[in-house]
Amino acid sequence: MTAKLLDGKRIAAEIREEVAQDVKATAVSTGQPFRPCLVAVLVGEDPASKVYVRNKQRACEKAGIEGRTHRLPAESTQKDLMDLVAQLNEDPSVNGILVQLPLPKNGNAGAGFNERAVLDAIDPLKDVDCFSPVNVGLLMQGRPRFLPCTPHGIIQLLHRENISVAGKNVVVVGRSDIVGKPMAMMLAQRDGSCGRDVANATVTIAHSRTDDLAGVCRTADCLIAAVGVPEMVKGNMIKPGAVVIDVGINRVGDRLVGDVAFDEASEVASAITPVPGGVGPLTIAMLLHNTVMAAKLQSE
Ligand SMILES: NC(=O)C1=CN([C@@H]2O[C@H](COP(=O)(O)OP(=O)(O)OC[C@H]3O[C@@H](n4cnc5c(N)ncnc54)[C@H](OP(=O)(O)O)[C@@H]3O)[C@@H](O)[C@H]2O)C=CC1
Ligand SMILES: Nc1nc(=O)c2c([nH]1)NC[C@@H]1CN(c3ccc(C(=O)N[C@@H](CCC(=O)O)C(=O)O)cc3)C=[N+]21
Repeated sequence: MTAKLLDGKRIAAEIREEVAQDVKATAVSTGQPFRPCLVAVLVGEDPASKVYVRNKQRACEKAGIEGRTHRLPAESTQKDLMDLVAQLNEDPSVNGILVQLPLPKNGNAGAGFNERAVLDAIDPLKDVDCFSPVNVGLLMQGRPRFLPCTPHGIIQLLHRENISVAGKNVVVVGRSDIVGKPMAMMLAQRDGSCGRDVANATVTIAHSRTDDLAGVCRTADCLIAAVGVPEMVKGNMIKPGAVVIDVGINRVGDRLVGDVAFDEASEVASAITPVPGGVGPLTIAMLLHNTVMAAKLQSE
């Protein structure tokens, strides 16, 4: 079998166009200028974050959104970061705040950052990543305000490709707060958060302590890899005909590779996302979507 390529880049362009139209239409319907503003905070240098910042900036401009990036040196302190977040919370010209993760391990004068405290400090109405406790709680309860960008992008991809997971086994490898955990929750909801057919899955969450990871992965009708280990999901871990979603963004030399060994996986899967050109562009599209939503919420 040669898997169908799930073209995240194409679908992301479609969504970005919808967002751009929405921005224009909002200005017309309110009779006011409407230019949502997103601020990304980047502390130090993380390879995946750098890719994200660069692509996000371009996408913002095209959608009529103002994108700003605040760069802080890796040596910044917890207080520097908390002060910056407080300032962005207060600033009425800022609609969305995104603090790039991971924060550098050796930051805050070698003591490391308290990441939770930083994320908790972000105004929930500006929390376009959906990290704040209230937004995560609302998501968990099935009445979301913001949807987290990467899982939402994957839901949109499945929806627009007419791939239903209802009643199917989905295995999510990875349990991070940014991808794995919310992804699993959203797919297991009774009512789809966007597209009814992208819900009601039977979800398994796998991680570094999972016994027989390969065996667990082989039970998946839809396998979602969000691990951060280059090409760790091999062809023999995939059920023939499964749908494979590769979230990983790993830099290997000068190449960008996913968490799935793409060539061998393509021989077994029925459909697969490439890296680059898969989930990454969708994350950005949904970030723009959330920024527009944030600007509307704040003007209410
Ligand atoms: N395409 C996109 O838009 C995005 C891509 N990413 C990329 O996705 C990847 C994952 O990111 P993120 O979720 O933030 O990563 P984290 O490092 O926060 O989490 C990784 C998860 O994978 C698990 N894991 C690690 N090694 C193994 C292993 N050998 N076997 C099984 N499970 C393992 C960890 O388990 P444990 O909990 O036990 O430690 C953990 O739950 C990265 O490559 C990142 O760059 C991230 C966000 C958006
Ligand atoms: N608070 C926070 N939220 C995030 O959502 C977040 C984060 N921190 N830290 C870093 C990771 C990583 N991430 C990416 C998103 C898109 C691409 C992306 O656009 N990828 C293109 C790359 C193309 C290229 O330029 O080569 C693609 O896959 O096709 C990459 C990486 C979001 N993350």
